[in-house]
Amino acid sequence: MAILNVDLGERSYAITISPGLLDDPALALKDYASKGRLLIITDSNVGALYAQRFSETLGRQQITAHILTLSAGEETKSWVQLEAVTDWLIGHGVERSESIVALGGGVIGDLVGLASALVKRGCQFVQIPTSLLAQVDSSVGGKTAINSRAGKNLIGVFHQPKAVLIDPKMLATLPPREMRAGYAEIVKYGLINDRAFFEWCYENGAALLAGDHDLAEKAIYDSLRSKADIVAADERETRNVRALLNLGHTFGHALEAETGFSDRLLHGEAVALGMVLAHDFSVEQGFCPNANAERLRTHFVATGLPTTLAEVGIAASGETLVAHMAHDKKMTGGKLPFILTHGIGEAFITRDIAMQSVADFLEDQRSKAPAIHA
Ligand SMILES: NC(=O)c1ccc[n+]([C@@H]2O[C@H](COP(=O)([O-])OP(=O)(O)OC[C@H]3O[C@@H](n4cnc5c(N)ncnc54)[C@H](O)[C@@H]3O)[C@@H](O)[C@H]2O)c1
Ligand SMILES: O=C(O)C(=O)C[C@@H](O)[C@H](O)[C@H](O)COP(=O)(O)O
Ligand SMILES: [Zn+2]
Repeated sequence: MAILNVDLGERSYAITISPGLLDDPALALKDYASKGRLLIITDSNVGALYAQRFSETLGRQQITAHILTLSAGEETKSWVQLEAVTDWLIGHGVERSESIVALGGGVIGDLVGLASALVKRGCQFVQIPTSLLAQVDSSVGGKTAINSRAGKNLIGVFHQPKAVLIDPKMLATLPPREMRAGYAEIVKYGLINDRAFFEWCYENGAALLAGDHDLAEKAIYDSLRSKADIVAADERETRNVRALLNLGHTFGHALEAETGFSDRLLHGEAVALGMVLAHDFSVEQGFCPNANAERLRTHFVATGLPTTLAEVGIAASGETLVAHMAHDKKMTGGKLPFILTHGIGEAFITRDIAMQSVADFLEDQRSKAPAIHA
């Protein structure tokens, strides 16, 4: 078992990483089950796999599980589902002192976090992330949101969880495509500020994706240690630090908007391609040696992540993609900061990029042939 702390003064909390934790949820959750019950929100895939086992174990500890199951997928980060969750919580007479449980991937975590922040002006919540992406990224840091028609995560608040409980054994049931999507966010930490961690990924990524649990556990720990440090330094993305976690996301969110926030392109896939684009654009702007961008591309091709627009079926013009970026939350005074890089492990934030140069760059990307995966 490993424990990390997210150091945020009175909003500090612990992240527990413990294989097998789900088999003894009462041990981890008893502190949160005031009133002898837990209000748990999950999705259809996770619910089908784990809800019964979870409530039986809780039942043995005299804790009643009340479970709301939502449709799986990005479309669930919507006003309609937010209303469904808030109605359900209010219908169950939720009290602020209770901890609402988000059991699922980043979609459930983001949605339930937002609902918890809104109901009765703020209830506590606990994250039990079940996807690789949620275990290495979305469960920590307190960004909660739903999507709006115009863009990704546009309706949301910062609301930190009370605790994050991670059972890496749950990854055994995660489909390979979802494992790869989560892996992209792991590589992100290396690309931001830790070249040695990127090289570790380069050597071990394929084995991790093939199901090596020890490698996954190490990657979860290292990723969250990195994220916890960044969040502690800049909780609300106001100090030019946390925005680094957005590497690949300015491009990636535009690609998700273009594909309608659907399973045509998963968030992690969009981030993978977005990070390749951020590196290639950095090369074009003279910031980054081409060999670094090529090394990233080689690694993503080898691990089955997308590296070209053609592979993910995006034929939109550069102007169209840049128009999606106009909704980015980082926009200040009409200017959009970009997360670019001087090389692997050397990401930086710049406000000096002309949108026309981004549009021209993306226009050129349309003609790139898809990469051939092994
Ligand atoms: N708040 C943040 O800081 C943050 C960070 C990164 C991503 N996100 C958000 O997270 C979302 C993506 O998260 P995600 O990739 O977890 O997507 P997701 O929640 O849709 O989960 C991916 C899929 O895996 C299934 N699943 C989850 N755990 C499983 C398990 N153990 N076994 C079998 N199936 C399982 C889900 O049902 C779903 O079909 C996006 O909306 C993204 O914007 C938020
Ligand atoms: O925690 C953060 O900060 C991140 O940027 C993590 C990202 O992986 C995540 O996708 C986040 O939701 C994006 O944030 P947004 O502010 O661009 O919506
Ligand atoms: Zn992300």
